[in-house]
Amino acid sequence: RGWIMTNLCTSVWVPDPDAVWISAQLLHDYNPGEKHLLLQLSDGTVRFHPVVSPSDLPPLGNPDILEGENDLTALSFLHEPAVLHNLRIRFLDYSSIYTYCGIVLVAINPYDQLPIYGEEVIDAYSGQDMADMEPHIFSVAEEAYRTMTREEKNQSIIISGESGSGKTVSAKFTMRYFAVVGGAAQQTSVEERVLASNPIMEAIGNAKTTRNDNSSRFGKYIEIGFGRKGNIIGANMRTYLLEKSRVVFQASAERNYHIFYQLCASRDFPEMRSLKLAAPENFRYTSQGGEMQIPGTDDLSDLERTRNAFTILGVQSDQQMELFRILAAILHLGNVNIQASGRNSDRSYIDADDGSLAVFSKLLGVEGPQMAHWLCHRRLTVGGEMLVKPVSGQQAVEARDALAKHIYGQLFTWTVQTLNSALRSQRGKPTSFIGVLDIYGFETFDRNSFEQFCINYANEKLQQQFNRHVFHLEQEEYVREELEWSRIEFSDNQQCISLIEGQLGLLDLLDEECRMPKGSDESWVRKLYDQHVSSKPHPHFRKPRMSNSAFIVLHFADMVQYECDSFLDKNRDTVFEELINILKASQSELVAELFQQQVNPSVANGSLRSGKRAHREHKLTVGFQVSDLSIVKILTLYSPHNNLDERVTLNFIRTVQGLLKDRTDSPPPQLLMDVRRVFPVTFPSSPPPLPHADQLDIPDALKISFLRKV
Ligand SMILES: Nc1ncnc2c1ncn2[C@@H]1O[C@H](COP(=O)(O)OP(=O)(O)OP(=O)(O)O)[C@@H](O)[C@H]1O
Repeated sequence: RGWIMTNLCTSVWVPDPDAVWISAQLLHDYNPGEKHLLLQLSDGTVRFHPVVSPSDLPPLGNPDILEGENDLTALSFLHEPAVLHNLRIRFLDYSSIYTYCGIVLVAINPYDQLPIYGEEVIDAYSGQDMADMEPHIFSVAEEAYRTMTREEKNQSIIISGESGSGKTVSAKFTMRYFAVVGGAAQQTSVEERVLASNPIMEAIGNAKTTRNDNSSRFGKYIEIGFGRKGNIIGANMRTYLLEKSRVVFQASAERNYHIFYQLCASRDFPEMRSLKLAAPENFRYTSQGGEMQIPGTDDLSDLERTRNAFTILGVQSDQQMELFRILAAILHLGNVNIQASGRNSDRSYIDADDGSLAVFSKLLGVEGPQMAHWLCHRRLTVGGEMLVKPVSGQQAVEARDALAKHIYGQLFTWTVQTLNSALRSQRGKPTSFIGVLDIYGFETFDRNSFEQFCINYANEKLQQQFNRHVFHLEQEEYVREELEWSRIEFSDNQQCISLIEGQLGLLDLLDEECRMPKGSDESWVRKLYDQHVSSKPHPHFRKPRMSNSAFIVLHFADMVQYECDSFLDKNRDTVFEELINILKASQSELVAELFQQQVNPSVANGSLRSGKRAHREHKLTVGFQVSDLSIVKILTLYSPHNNLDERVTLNFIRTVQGLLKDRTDSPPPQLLMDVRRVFPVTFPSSPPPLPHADQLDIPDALKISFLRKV
């Protein structure tokens, strides 16, 4: 726009290899058709800037008077250099970490304790209009609170950003704001409990990474429920995609979840002695990163904080000890020594006197020899016969690690459920709520795996939500109100999302590969090349030139190369039934409870993405988790979109049935009636015999539907 109006504004931005953008003055008027601009850069140098096409014209600088504007939308020219420059000026010259961009608040992490979060600041923002106040996280919280109370409309605050950018800290400030404005002068127990959930979730879900000493390794959505008078009366939390791989593996300079180090630090406390803990250097699962301490953090006092928070939330010390016992058992499990044997190292064994196995078994109240046996053997069904087959050392180590991850995952979910019970409103149903979503930001490391892939997929979806909300809905409103405006073109990321979740997309092909008896990471990635490079080149997919085991996705935020290694394993997330059965028979009440129910956050919470994870739990969880009622629900959800034939339906029912009801030959009559209601099809009077256990599988299409909808 500025360029067409000729050169009223003579300052421009040109790319710079070091400073990213550098400002320059135009020394001559530019006339359309000219091949060069003559510029003087801010360091005094004069140079020609080639203009082959109008797109080569550099972005125009804003008038000086707009420098440091507190709302980016007030700038005359809004582009990358203008945004970066304005944020920089505000941060350096005005010491202001917050800037509005319309309804969005941009925050820069100061990595410094600023005196801007005290109660007096909360008071100053309380009851004020966002437009009248300097940008602040409290102004966003206040806007949500006011709109909720005034219009009785539920609100949500989405906090996004790269790792270490300050999301969790911001989420905690919003929660504190609500606790103050939505509570009594003295914090009542509800607000106290809402805030107490933070140290617990940080202890079990946060870890030191190379980017952040207190990095959240899960996504969190907390809904704070308010009563009619705008007071907090309860809360509910959903969690997404806990990084379970960290329980058994940490990269250099990283740590496992804080709680493990907190427990190790307390090993000399009398009540902790029975856990047989040692310094974290002595456990495989806490020592791989090589850094056991976080400067400025005291694990022992953090454990006190965690315990106090548990007490506030009604988890009494004996139950806390049960929890700590299971966590300690995980550390001992990691030290169980698995030895390879057999002529081709195709067998494995655990010494009968393995000390770590003995402690693990004692802590969990399970049979040690049985555990040792089923870590080193697998049950197979071949031609209707049940066989027990020895497994290699490598496979036994994988089974041990899978079990450790599974126990931790169950414990995490149990804790979230316990917190939710403690946070549930005692004073009736909330009239409205404010949701705060603190979700991992876009991630790209030197080496990216399944976890980054899932995180970036989630961010791709969030970005779409953002685009739709901010651009789409806004523009629709302009049209509705017949305002004069020029349409803003925004880049939609649907293509990239379809590449990931669409038919023959990356997840679709991954799930299919997981079902192949001889599926492998390499063959999956070859199929990706075939589908998205050779047969129908996808604009958001690339094959790296130097690798046959990686693929590149062009995300909205960046281009990311993923290594395919272990995608299948992580997607399957297999734990073997025999090991689960041993835990189910545990003498410890909590252990038995964890595995009887197969608590799963995704199912309990109905989360979209972790619904996928629910399904990915070992094959049997489908059977454990899916009740007759939900089978009908799945089918109902599925039916409007697809022509489901009766063979598929029946197969599906049998599959779930076989897993659920010990393979009875025909589905219960009530279930059939319900299914008939949903699907007006005729079922054969005597269904064909049940397929073999190894053949039992949910039809692909249903699986996908199940993942997406439930
Ligand atoms: N407003 C703030 N004031 C002072 N320090 C801050 C602020 N926000 C963040 N920090 C500092 O930055 C660190 C990282 O912030 P935080 O843990 O909130 O990042 P995150 O975006 O949640 O990261 P991750 O995605 O890894 O969980 C904090 O531990 C704190 O030291």
